Amino acid sequence: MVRYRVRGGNVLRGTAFIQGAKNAVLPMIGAALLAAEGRTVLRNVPVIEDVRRAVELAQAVGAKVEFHESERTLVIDASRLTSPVLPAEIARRFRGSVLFVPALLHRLGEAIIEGIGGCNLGSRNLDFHYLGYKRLGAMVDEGESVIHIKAGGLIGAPLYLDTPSHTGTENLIMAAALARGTTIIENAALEPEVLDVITMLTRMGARIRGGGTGFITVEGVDELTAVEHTVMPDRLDAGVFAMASAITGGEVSLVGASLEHLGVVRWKLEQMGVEFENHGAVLQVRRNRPLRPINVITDTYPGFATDLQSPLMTVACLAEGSSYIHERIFDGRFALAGELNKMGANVEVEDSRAVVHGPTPLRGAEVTAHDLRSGIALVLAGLAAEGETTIGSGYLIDRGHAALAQRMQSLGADVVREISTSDEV
Ligand SMILES: CC(=O)N[C@H]1[C@@H](OP(=O)(O)OP(=O)(O)OC[C@H]2O[C@@H](n3ccc(=O)[nH]c3=O)[C@H](O)[C@@H]2O)O[C@H](CO)[C@@H](O)[C@@H]1O
Ligand SMILES: C=C(OP(=O)(O)O)C(=O)O
Repeated sequence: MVRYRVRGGNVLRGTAFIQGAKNAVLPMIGAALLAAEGRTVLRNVPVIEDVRRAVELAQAVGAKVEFHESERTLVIDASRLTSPVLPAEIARRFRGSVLFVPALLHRLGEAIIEGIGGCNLGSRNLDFHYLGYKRLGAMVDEGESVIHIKAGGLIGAPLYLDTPSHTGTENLIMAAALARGTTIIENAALEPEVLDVITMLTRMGARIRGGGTGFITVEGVDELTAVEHTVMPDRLDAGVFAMASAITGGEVSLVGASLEHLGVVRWKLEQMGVEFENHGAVLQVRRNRPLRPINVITDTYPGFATDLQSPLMTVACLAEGSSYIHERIFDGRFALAGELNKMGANVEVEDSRAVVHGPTPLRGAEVTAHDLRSGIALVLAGLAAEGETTIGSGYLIDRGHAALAQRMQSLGADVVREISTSDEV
């Protein structure tokens, strides 16, 4: 019942603080549950709904978790896990629930998954995860609504992924970390978040080689210990704030953003006319010429991040000419086009390709977030639109962006988060 209200036309200027990475902290919470003794401390934790759900899920399986939100710090004591069940009412609300499975297998010998959520982006299979667990010696029973995985001690094995799945790689590394013997994972994901998780696991005592090469070797160890770790900055949050600055023709300092992690996104935005400059540890973003159109093909890292494809579609609506977007990771990630068209955009979609005919002046409208990134893309559209835009299903935005309205307001944007009385989520 959350909605965002945006009044467009303000030029964004000032400093934005980039949050810790959602897609790194969720596997780290799963990793913390692998430690049978001591308390794990995670710092720079984003205060987002997905983390709140992960805390509830960790508590549901028996861990003691304190989320000190004002300190952006999680303290996790997983010395006693009591239940292998990932209950539907929590697990269905976020994708990260899938990352609790390795700890449950190692600590309790089984995991019972009553549901897995996450953004609705078309098919989101988990076959690589299940096949990997099976090759490590687990039994996987895929029931209609409940998945039951049992393991009486995992044993290292050669594994591969058909495509470099992000959470698939993290899960198989965690499963292999406490398995007996050596596991090799071929075609592993290269995302910076995966490397940050490997860094944390290595500090915990895991023996992992080859992170970032696509070919990972894990020598199983007997136990992992609780550690303190600072979560890397969220490159998707940084990309969104960079695009917000670009869309309004403003200039914003991003504290905590890494240009290196933005990768291809940086080059594409530069081609569109956005300027980036590192001022020491602060990333300066500005745009003071008209936006040019762009061609984008999404891919696994280091390719263009699919999660930034939606906000980029909004930016493309304002570019002078037609932009072409080819979505190669998810088969249902274009619901945004219909919403942008309600605001006056001209986006044509055919299968996995979209053509954005710019520039089209955007006007405020009542629109709906279909997933986290389409939600934030509509907030960006609202910043550029004439009049007021209301974005329903705002919980989806809260899943992944911390204190969005406050951070936008501090840059001069007119963005308000409201609790509505309608039935939407
Ligand atoms: C919590 C988290 O980290 N979420 C991110 C993660 O999701 P997630 O880890 O779910 O994404 P994957 O990399 O696993 O999925 C990518 C593609 O591979 C397919 N696939 C995946 C696994 C599998 O076993 N079988 C299979 O066919 C999926 O259907 C999808 O089409 O990476 C995505 C791609 O960068 C991001 O958009 C998400 O923000
Ligand atoms: C797809 C996303 O998240 P999740 O995998 O958590 O649904 C996202 O962050 O855009």
